[in-house]
Amino acid sequence: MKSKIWGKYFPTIEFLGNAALILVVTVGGMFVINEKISLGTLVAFNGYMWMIVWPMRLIGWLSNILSQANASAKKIEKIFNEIEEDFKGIELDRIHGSIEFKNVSFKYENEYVLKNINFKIDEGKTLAIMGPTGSGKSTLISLISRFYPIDEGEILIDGINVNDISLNSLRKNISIIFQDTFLFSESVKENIKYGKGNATDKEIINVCKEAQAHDFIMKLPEKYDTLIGERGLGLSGGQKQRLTIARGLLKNAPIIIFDDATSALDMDTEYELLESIYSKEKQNTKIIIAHRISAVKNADEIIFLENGEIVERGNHYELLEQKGKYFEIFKEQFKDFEDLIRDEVI
Ligand SMILES: Nc1ncnc2c1ncn2[C@@H]1O[C@H](COP(=O)(O)OP(=O)(O)OP(=O)(O)O)[C@@H](O)[C@H]1O
Repeated sequence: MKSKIWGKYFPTIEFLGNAALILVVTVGGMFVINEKISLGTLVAFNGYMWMIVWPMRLIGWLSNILSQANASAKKIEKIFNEIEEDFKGIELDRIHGSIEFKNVSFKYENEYVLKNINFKIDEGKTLAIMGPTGSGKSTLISLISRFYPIDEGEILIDGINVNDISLNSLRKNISIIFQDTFLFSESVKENIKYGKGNATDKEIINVCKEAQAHDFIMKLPEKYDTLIGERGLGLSGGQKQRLTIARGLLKNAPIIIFDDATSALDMDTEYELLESIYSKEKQNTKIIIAHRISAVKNADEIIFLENGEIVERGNHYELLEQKGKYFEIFKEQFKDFEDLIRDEVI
C-alpha cells in the first residue's frame, strides 16, 4: 500500500520539478531579451533552480528503483518458500521403490481424468501402461512425483504416502524420461553427465551401451567429446532420444519412468533397449508407457487405460487370453503372425 502511494506521487514531483525548470528558463530568457535582468543573473538563478530540481528528479528515479526492488523481493520470497516446501516432510534416503495407488481419482478442472486407480508394483518390478491418447497415462505418472496434488485416494511409496515425503527426497528417487528430448549445446559426454555431475567415464559408457547409444557415439567425429546441439552436430530424433535415455539412466534412481520415451526408436532398437531395462539384474522399479506390444510384453503387469479408467490388466499372456483391447492391438501390430495367433502359438 505504502509503495503504491509513493509510486503515485514521486513521478508527479519529478514532473513538477522539470516543468518549473523549463518555465524559469523560458521566462528568464524573455527577461534577458527585454533587458530586465542580466545574463549573469539568469545563469546564477538557473544554477539555483538546478539544485532544487535535481533532488526532485532523484526522488522520481528512486521511486522506480523502489518498485523494482519491491517486485524482486516478492520473487525472492516465493523462491525461498518453494525451497522450504521442498524440504518439508519426511526426508528419505534411497528408497526401495514399491509403488501403490489406492483408489486414486484426479481432475485438472471439472472432469475426472483418472478414476479410481488401484495397482501395486513391488520393488524391482515393471509396470507397463498402454491406452489411447488422452486416456490419462502421463497424468498418472506425474502424480507419483507430486506434480499435482491428488484429489482423492492415496499414492504410497515404500508404504509412505507421497504427501508426507519431502519433495526434494521424493524427486531425487525418481527419474522420469520424457518423449521430448532436450540437449544442450555441449559435448555428448557433458549432456549425459547432467544426470549425475560426478559420473565417471566408465559409468557414462555403461549407460550409453544400455541406451543403445554407444555404437553411434563412437562413430561421431570426436566420439564422446563431439559438440552437439545448436552450435554442434545435428542428431536424428532417435539418436537424441537415446542420449536423453542414457542421461535418465545415469541417475540410477530406484524408480525409473519412461513416458513414451522410446517412440522415436525403430522397433529393433526399442526392443534391445528395453530388454536391458527389463533385465533381472536391474533392481530399479520401472514404469513404461509405450504403444508397441513389443515394448510392453515383458512387463510384470500391463494396465490398459481408457478415459481415465483401468479397463484391462494382467501380463502379456493373460491379456491375450482376455481377447480385449490389448489383443486387438496385438493383432493389428502382428498382422504377419496371423497364422500363429489362429493356431494359438502366441
Ligand atoms: N495440465 C493440464 N491441464 C488440463 N488438462 C490436462 C492437462 N494435462 C492433460 N490434460 C488433459 O487430461 C487428459 C489426460 O491427458 P494425459 O496427457 O494424461 O493423457 P495421455 O494418455 O498421456 O495422452 P498421450 O498418449 O497423448 O500423451 C486429456 O484430456 C488432457 O487433455
